[in-house]
Amino acid sequence: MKLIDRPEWKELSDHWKVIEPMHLRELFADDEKRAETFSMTACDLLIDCSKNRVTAETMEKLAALAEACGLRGKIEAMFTGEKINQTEDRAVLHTALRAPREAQVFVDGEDVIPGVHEVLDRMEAFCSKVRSGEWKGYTGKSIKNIVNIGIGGSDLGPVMAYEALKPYTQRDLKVLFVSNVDGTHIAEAVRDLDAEETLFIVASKTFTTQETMTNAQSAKAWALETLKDEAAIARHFVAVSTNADEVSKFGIDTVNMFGFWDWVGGRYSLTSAIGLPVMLAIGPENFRAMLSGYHAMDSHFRTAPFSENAPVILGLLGIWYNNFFDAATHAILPYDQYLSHFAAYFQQGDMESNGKYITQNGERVEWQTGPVIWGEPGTNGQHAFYQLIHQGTKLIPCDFIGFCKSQNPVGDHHVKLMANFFAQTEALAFGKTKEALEAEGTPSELIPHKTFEGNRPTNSIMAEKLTPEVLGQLIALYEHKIFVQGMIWDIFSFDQWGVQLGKILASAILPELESDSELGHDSSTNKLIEYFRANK
Ligand SMILES: O=P(O)(O)OC[C@H]1O[C@](O)(CO)[C@@H](O)[C@@H]1O
Repeated sequence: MKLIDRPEWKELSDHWKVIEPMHLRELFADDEKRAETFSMTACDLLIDCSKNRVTAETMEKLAALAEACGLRGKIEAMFTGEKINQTEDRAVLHTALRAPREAQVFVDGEDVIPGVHEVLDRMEAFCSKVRSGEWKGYTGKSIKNIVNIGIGGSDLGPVMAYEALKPYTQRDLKVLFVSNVDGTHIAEAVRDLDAEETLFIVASKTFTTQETMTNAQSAKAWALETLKDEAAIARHFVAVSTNADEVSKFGIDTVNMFGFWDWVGGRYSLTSAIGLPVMLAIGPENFRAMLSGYHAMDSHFRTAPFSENAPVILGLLGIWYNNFFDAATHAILPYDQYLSHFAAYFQQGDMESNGKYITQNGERVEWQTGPVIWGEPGTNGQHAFYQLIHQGTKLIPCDFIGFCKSQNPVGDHHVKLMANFFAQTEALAFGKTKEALEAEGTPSELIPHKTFEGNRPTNSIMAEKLTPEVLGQLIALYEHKIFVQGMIWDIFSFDQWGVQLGKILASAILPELESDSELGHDSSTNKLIEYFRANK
């Protein structure tokens, strides 16, 4: 049945008319225990959803929609390796990447868990050698610099996790990331490096991605300028890929290749061998701790009743705002500098997954799907775009993420940071009334400008400290939230056909930029190419 024809959807539409005029001020005034009722603990996370424009009835109706859409069965289908990525005929098993050794998960009759752990063990052995200095470069020097070359899912996750877990990194090992095909990225990355002490990881699921292969070829040329001998490549280049043939063709010995599988989507691949630069930086033990955090959240998602299931609840709240309040965007606002890349990571995670307008049956959707995801760490965001969140005309649901303990307890920085977190969610929910301004003696002409309507919804997600386990839990929380929404919107969350057209057109345009051939595009594209040709 079409999503919007479901009785549960219609009930939510009617219910929205009741809730929309209500203010969070009233909802809190009416229920002393609201914070308790609408917050939960999931693994090591405290998730407070009480500052949302919902009642207990709203949550029941949203859960009923999830049930009606068969969410429970769809969760099981994913965890048990059914080929739910139908347009690519693949299972979706990133959860198997962090399952314990004794687990069993079958794809086409084969248990994938032994293979997962074999790769993890090889990664561990390799990382230990590099970290200890036992792995030598071609001229006998130990490795001091790691350069990960990848893009999209083969870059954003490692960058994000490396930044997030910096306090756990081995500081004498420099880790750099190159993704953009813009030559500036690789040129700046290697500028001060010594090739004799540098190891490149070429990370690409397909090993055909234009950006990555171009950067990898340039890295090889740069390394050979110093190392001279092709035989040096084996000591300075390793690959992470599902494509052994292309890895060999590039000149990397497949002994130095860490594999993964077609059932790992690029944007869900951080816990596969794509995490190699992270393991090199933080060490195998911390990497495995991160995996156990992921696994804890996976188990919570798979087993908790919907009323206590954090990814389900966050997913349903997102649907409530996206589909009933017409909120077009969702902000992720971490109050932790180490999570500076968290929103960027989930831009791909969410928008590449749920940015789809075709249903699983191949029809045009008649409802909104994935929101625009954006955000920056607090308090920088406060001094940039929070004005619009507080007083703009758009409703922007926000996730605030923060920790009780700082990794860098310098003076009173942390209490100041967290005071801002709490103050912002309070201000967004409750605003500031005309009456309060009058009582303060505010000049009447300024009252409209200084009034805050409030009623801006937020989720607050907290943990004691940003450890590897907690990071794993947070990432899995968002991954599964995306799944919940995609399943309810009835779209295929695990393909990404929308990125193909631009790639194909770029391949056609590339030779045109290097010749004077006649151009057959629209007048705008022709003009831009002509301008480039004339001035390059
Ligand atoms: O790992 P690969 O195959 O180089 O792909 C990189 C990225 O390109 C995409 O296919 C499209 O951007 C992503 O899904 C993927 O993460």
